[in-house]
Amino acid sequence: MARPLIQMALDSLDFDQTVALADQVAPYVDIFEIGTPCIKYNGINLVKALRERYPDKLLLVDLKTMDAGEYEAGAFYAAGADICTVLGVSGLATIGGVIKAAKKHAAEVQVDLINVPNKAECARESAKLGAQIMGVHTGLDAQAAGQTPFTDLNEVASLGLNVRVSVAGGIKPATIDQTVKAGANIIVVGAAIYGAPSPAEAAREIRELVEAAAA
Ligand SMILES: O=C(CO)[C@H](O)[C@H](O)COP(=O)(O)O
Repeated sequence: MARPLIQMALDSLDFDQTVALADQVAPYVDIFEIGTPCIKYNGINLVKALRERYPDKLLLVDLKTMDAGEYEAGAFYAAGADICTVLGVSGLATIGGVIKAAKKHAAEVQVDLINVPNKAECARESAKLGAQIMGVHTGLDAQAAGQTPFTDLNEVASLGLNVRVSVAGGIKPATIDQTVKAGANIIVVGAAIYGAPSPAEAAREIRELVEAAAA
């Protein structure tokens, strides 16, 4: 099977630490995600800085847009984002707005299914509108309460939609194999890399495990 892409969630608030972490893991990951707290704290200049430093990496800005989809996301696509996220709970008008903004820049949209009650319906409707990526996501607060994304991943991956399925929520070396086998096309890793003694070594291990599981 095709190797799933690896997305590094850059979740620090510190601008320089974020760029330094990106430098450490760059050889092993496909997508840099500027996490939601990070983009709120640092703003669009971080998008521009990472775009300039890494012209060939995919750059996802985790806006988790809830309203004013076209207006909010447009500026981030213009600054160099390849993918912006919009919340599934925002509704189809907002999702449609982000899709419109993405089209202007030949970019893509990820619908974050976090806290969406009917994920299958939201994924189907968002795919019909033109969203390219469905994000199965157990957030940090839900993880702290013991939740994992695997049941939702199985459900969304088995819908057979013409989209890529991304999964986030505490993915670590021990869960890479099941994540790949469940059909994830994009595997998001944050704490298991940035919280490791050597982020570069942790990213290298994740890359090897993903390659082995997809072989
Ligand atoms: O989007 C996020 C939180 O809302 C995180 O970036 C995502 O969950 C990945 O981080 P981790 O692997 O630590 O769960």
